[in-house]
Amino acid sequence: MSSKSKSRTKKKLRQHSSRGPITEMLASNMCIFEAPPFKAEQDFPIYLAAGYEERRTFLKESACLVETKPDVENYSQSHVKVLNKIRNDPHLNGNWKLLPKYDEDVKGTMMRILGQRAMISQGREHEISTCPDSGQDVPLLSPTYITPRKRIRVTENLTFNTLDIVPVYSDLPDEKLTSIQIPDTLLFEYTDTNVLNPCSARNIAKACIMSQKEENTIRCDCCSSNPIVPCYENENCPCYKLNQKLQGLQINSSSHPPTKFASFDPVMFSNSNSTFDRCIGFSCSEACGCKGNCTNNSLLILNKKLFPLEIYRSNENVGFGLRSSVLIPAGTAVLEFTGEIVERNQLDRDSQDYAYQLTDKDNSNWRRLLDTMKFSDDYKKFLKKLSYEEFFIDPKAKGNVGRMICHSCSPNLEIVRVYQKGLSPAHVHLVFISLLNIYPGTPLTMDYGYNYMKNHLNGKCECGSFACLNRKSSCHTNMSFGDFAAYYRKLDHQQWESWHKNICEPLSCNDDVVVLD
Ligand SMILES: C[S@@+](CC[C@H](N)C(=O)[O-])C[C@H]1O[C@@H](n2cnc3c(N)ncnc32)[C@H](O)[C@@H]1O
Repeated sequence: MSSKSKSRTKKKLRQHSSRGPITEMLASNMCIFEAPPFKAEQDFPIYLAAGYEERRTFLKESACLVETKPDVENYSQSHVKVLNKIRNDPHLNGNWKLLPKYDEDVKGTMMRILGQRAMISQGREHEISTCPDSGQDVPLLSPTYITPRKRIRVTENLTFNTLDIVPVYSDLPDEKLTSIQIPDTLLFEYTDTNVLNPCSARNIAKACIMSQKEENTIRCDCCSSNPIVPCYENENCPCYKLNQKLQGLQINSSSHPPTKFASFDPVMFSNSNSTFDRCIGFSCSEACGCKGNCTNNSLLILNKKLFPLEIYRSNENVGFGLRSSVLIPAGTAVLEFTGEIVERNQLDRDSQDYAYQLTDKDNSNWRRLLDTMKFSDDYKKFLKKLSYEEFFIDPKAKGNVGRMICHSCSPNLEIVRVYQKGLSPAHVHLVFISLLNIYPGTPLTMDYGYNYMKNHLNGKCECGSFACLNRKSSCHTNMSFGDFAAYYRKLDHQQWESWHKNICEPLSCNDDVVVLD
């Protein structure tokens, strides 16, 4: 796009802006957390203040044809960039490595859980313990999306934030630049943190105000001269103590050890039940003495925005999806699902496809936990009242890349709940954790649930995965969870070999790699 036409668009956007000055709009929303240490730049305020039609015009005018490098070249460059980012980061350097994370002890458990999760995605939860292994050999299907060499780049950066660049591509066959379709779902307002409208979500706004009182805020005073403060396993750290307490609430934690939430250790799920979304932990935050730069902050890596993400579209029915050009090791907090915090009755039909439930009104354990907290009485009473309502994150109008994650019958991400600073519904983060090593170019996916797939997608899932219920040759319907686990093990090994040979070896960055099998 020429600079002349760019400035024309900007001018148009300014003229057509129908939603009042930007400052007014921002003032009407509340952010509970400090935005990560960067902010949107460039044309963001102008874009934000414009209506959907002007935003659509803006994107149409920014769209251009681009020629891309071969995948291996692109992924190698990304890998080097991320390695350098890690090396130059005082908190990550020496504490976290960009390597497939499987130590032999946890590998078996991970694969079993993945196998069980595949059964759950298929609505075969009840068969997990009864279906015997068939030992059948199912051909491996690579989940990686091969990038076309010619693409339409809709925009270089949907976030308008130079420290978190997310380009958008459209790779639909036969699509022309001149007639490119920009759906409303791409025109949302980008936000890195959850927001709430104090007028429509009065109760949560009230909880937020009450939570700011000293006795209602959970923070630590831990400090150290090292860049990373050892809050995790420090019995004197109130945030760590609460982290342990919340871990104890995980469903089935009596029969399985709870899933742990620490900053640098991979989050390894310890059970496969379909209530993973209730998996909870508590993290230190910027309000603490450690500023969240500690071993008790499972959002630390996530806030570094390490993984270069791309929004892309290759199938008209599925729409836009998300992928990374760099390996995402198993058990990593990849990104947060952000949006507006709303009550159930504020969700309209369209939002239901995108919104994610934040709290659960049937959780009596949660109310018992609130009883044990040393909050002021009025705050405790109010939190208990709120616990009988259900809140959602609605990313339809305001959100981040999390809303682009598509459904798969063999997903590679799981969503978990992590609290920071307090225990109101506004203090929850919905965090996507990688269930396995996600190799570069693989679509990032989650399981929307068997019922969603049957009812909302009319059984016409187009995830294309080996376990897709919509697959014509449905040999997987006879597979047991052991068969699925064996499949995942083989697939990971194949992908690891290719990643190691093509990306890692040529860059000589193979120290400490755990060799699989
Ligand atoms: C949360 S959105 C995902 C982002 C969406 N693709 C977009 O372009 O905005 C969910 C919608 O994406 C589409 N979708 C996601 N996964 C799909 C799948 N496996 N098969 C078919 N459609 C899918 C459906 O239209 C669904 O209602």
